[in-house]
Amino acid sequence: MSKYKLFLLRHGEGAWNKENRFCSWVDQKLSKDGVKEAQDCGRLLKEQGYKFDLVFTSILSRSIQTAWLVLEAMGQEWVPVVKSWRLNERHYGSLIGLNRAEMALQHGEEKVKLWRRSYDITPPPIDESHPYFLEIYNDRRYTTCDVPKENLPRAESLKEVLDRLLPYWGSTVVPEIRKGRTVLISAHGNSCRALLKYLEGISDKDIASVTLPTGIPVLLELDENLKPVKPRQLLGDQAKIQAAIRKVEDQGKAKPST
Ligand SMILES: O=C(OP(=O)(O)O)[C@H](O)COP(=O)(O)O
Repeated sequence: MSKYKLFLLRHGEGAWNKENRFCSWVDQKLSKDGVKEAQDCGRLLKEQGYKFDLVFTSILSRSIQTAWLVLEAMGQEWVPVVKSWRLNERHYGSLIGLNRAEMALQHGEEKVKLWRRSYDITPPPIDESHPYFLEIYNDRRYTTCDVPKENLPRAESLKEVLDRLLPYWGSTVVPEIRKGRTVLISAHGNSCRALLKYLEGISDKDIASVTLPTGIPVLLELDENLKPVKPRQLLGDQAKIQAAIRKVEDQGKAKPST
């Protein structure tokens, strides 16, 4: 029997989603379309009568901005928003900033698919020579984490995302859900995929075919043990959602940048 409702949300489209670049820990804001996606998401949730008690976000602006826009559109701006680096997007290492379609031209679509969707393959790590290294590691937000800056990741597989997310899920999110609070997690494509893998018991192989489009809320209905009692529901126009999923999958197809 369904006891709890949990909502996962990949933020609205960010500037680098539009440019088809691996964004990851670079702090891009939402694009104009991304702002609209977040507002539409909030309007839909309001129309369907949902009410949140607590929102969790990463410490990247695009997930925080999405949470704010959703709450504003729902008229629930007062709802507390709690942030942690443990909900950040997967750290894409040295791939950060690169264009997926160009990478597919250079390395082949299969390789890019492995980098993007395999469960336990870690991309090459970022180092000091990378153009975004200082922007990321000199950012003050990373002095606020519950691990020293030197121990923050330099690249992560999806498995490593789950490893750093699960302690936070268990210690901070689960107790709130168990108190009966309706929680929204406004995060990222891969931090949400990692959590979905865990909650739904998806195999290492099958998680490769789970794709989340931006700005579409995912509703999970959970039993008293926080196990899903029915398949996840992506809320909204199903034809549009399928088209958005295909668009994310096609980002890894080889194409010279224009
Ligand atoms: O920053 C990213 O995801 P996000 O837009 O959900 O924050 C990643 O670049 C997503 O890339 P992927 O869809 O190739 O895993």
